[in-house]
Amino acid sequence: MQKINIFDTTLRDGEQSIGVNLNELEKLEIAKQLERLGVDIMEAGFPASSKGDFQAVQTIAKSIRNSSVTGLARAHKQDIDIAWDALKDSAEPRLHIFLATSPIHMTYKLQKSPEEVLASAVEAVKYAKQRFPQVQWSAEDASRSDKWFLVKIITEVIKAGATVINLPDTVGYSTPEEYGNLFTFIQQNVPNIDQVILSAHCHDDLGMATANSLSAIENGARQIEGTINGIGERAGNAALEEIAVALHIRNDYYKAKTGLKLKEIKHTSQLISKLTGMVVPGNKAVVGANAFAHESGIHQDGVLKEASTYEIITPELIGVSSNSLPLGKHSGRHAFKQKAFELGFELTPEKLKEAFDSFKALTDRKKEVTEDDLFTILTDKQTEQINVRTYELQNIQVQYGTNNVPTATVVVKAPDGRFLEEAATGAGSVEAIYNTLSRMIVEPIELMDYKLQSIGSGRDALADAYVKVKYDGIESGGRGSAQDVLEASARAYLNAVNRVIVQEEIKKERLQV
Ligand SMILES: CC(=O)SCCNC(=O)CCNC(=O)[C@H](O)C(C)(C)COP(=O)(O)OP(=O)(O)OC[C@H]1O[C@@H](n2cnc3c(N)ncnc32)[C@H](O)[C@@H]1OP(=O)(O)O
Ligand SMILES: CC(C)C(=O)C(=O)O
Ligand SMILES: [Mg+2]
Repeated sequence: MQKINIFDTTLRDGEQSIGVNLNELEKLEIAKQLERLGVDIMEAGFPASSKGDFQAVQTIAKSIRNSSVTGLARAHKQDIDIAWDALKDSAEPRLHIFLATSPIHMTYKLQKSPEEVLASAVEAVKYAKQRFPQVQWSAEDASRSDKWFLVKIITEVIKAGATVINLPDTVGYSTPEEYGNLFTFIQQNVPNIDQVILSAHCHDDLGMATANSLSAIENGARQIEGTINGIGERAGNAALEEIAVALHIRNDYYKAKTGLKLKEIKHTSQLISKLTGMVVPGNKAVVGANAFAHESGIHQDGVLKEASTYEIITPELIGVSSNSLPLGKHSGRHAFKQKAFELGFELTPEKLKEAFDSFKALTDRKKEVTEDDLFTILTDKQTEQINVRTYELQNIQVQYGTNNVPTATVVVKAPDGRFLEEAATGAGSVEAIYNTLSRMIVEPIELMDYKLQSIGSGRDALADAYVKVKYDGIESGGRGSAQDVLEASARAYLNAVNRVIVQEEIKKERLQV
C-alpha cells in the first residue's frame, strides 16, 4: 500500500479565501488540530507577507512537533531570510519556494524570460538549501507550462537541492487525464526525478480538484496538497478530507493511503469553518451536514434495513456519531414509525397511520418539520380518545380589524352528527371564537385557563394552545396545535370540552352503578 504525504495549506492558501483573516491564536488553534489530524506537513503561512503572518508561522513552528511546518517564499533572498527566521525552530525546517513557469505568468506577471526564471529558481533553491534541510520548489501554473521547459527547470532545481517538486494546477484548468499525464511525462523525462517526492496542488475552478489530485496519485504523486473543507483562493483548493476518505473507501482501486486519523476530520472541519467564518455547504462531500442524512422514504427504508444500501462512508469513520433520517416531505412510513419509536411512542397501526397522514399534511405547509412538531402530532394521536362522540372543528373564520369588533364564524360537527354553524363577537379574536363555540356546545362549560406557546422557532413554527375548562365540578385540560394560533386555540378548547364531557359521562355511569 503506497503512503501518500498530506501537505495541508489551510493556513496559507486556505487563508487566501476572500474575507478570511486569522489571527495568531486562531492559526495556532487550527495548527494544533491539524497536528491531531495527522497531516505530514502544514504550511503555516507566508512569513514575508506581513509581521502578523511571520509571528503566526514562528509560533506554530515552535509549538508543533509531530508535523513538519513550512512557510511560503518567493524566489527572493529576502523572503527566504525572513522565512528562515520564522521556521528555524521547527521540528524539521522546511521551505516552500514558488516561481511561475507558464508563458502567461512569465511574460505578463514576472516579466522575465524563461532563462531568467530558470536562473532565479536555481539561485533561490541553492540559497535556501544552505539552511533548510527540506526545500520544496513549486512550478506555479505548471499545468499551463511548456512541458519541455518544465523538464529543464525541474532537472536544474533538483540539482540545486530541492527535495520536493510540486506541479500546481494553479488556476484549476487541467482535466484529470491531462494532469495525470503531466506527472507521467515529468517522471519519464526528468533524469534525476527519483531524488525527489512529486507533489500535486490542485484548485477547484472547474470542480475537478479532487479528481485531479487522485489522478496525480495514480500517476506517481506521493504528496498531495490541499485544504480542509476545500477553502482557498477563488473556488478553493482540493479538499483534503475528500481525498483521504476516497483513498480509504476505494483502496481496492487506488491502493494508497494517508496517515490521517480520519476520526478527526469532522472536528477539524467544524473548527476551521467556525474560525474562518466559511460555512460548509450542507451537501459538501464527507463533511457537509447532509452527508449522512437520508430524507427520502425509499432511502430511509433501505438504510433502516441495511445502512450500506445508501451509505458508502460510515459516519463514525470521520467522527460523526450517527447518521440521521430527518423527516420531511419525501419521507415514508418506515422512517416515521422508527422516529415515533425513538421518541417513545407506541401507537396502534391505525393511530400511526393517522399520525403519518397528519405529518404528511404538515410537510406540505411547513418548510421543516421539527422533532417538536412530531412530538406534538404523536402526542395528539396517542392521547386522542377513539370511539367517543365528540365536537369536531370543521371550519373557522375570523374577521378582525383594529377599529372593528372581532367576529368569529365557526362550523362544528356535533356529537350527534349534525353540522352547527354560529357566529359571535368578542373583545379579541380568541374570545370571539370561544364565545361562538360556547353557543354551540349544549353543556354549560366554564373556561378556567388559556395558554399559548410556539413549538420550536421560526416564522412557520407550530402554535400550541392549552385550555382548562370546568363542567359539573370536573376540571379538564385540552391541547390543540396548528400553524395558526386561532385554529390552535379553537382546537384546544374543543379538546378540553370533549375530555371533560367524557369524564362527566364516566362519573355519571359510576354513580348509576
Ligand atoms: C499561487 C499563489 O497562491 S502565490 C501566493 C499568493 N499569496 C499572496 O500573494 C499573499 C501574500 N502576498 C503579499 O502579502 C504581497 O503580495 C507580498 C508582500 C508578497 C508582496 O507585496 P508587494 O511587494 O507589494 O508586491 P505585489 O504583491 O504588488 O506584486 C508581487 C511582486 O512579486 C513578484 N513575484 C510574484 N511571484 C514571485 C515569485 N514567485 N518570485 C519572485 N517574485 C515574484 C511579482 O512579479 C511582483 O513583482 P514586481 O513588484 O517587481 O512587479
Ligand atoms: C504557491 C503555489 C504552490 C500555489 O498556491 C499555486 O500554484 O496554486
Ligand atoms: Mg494554490
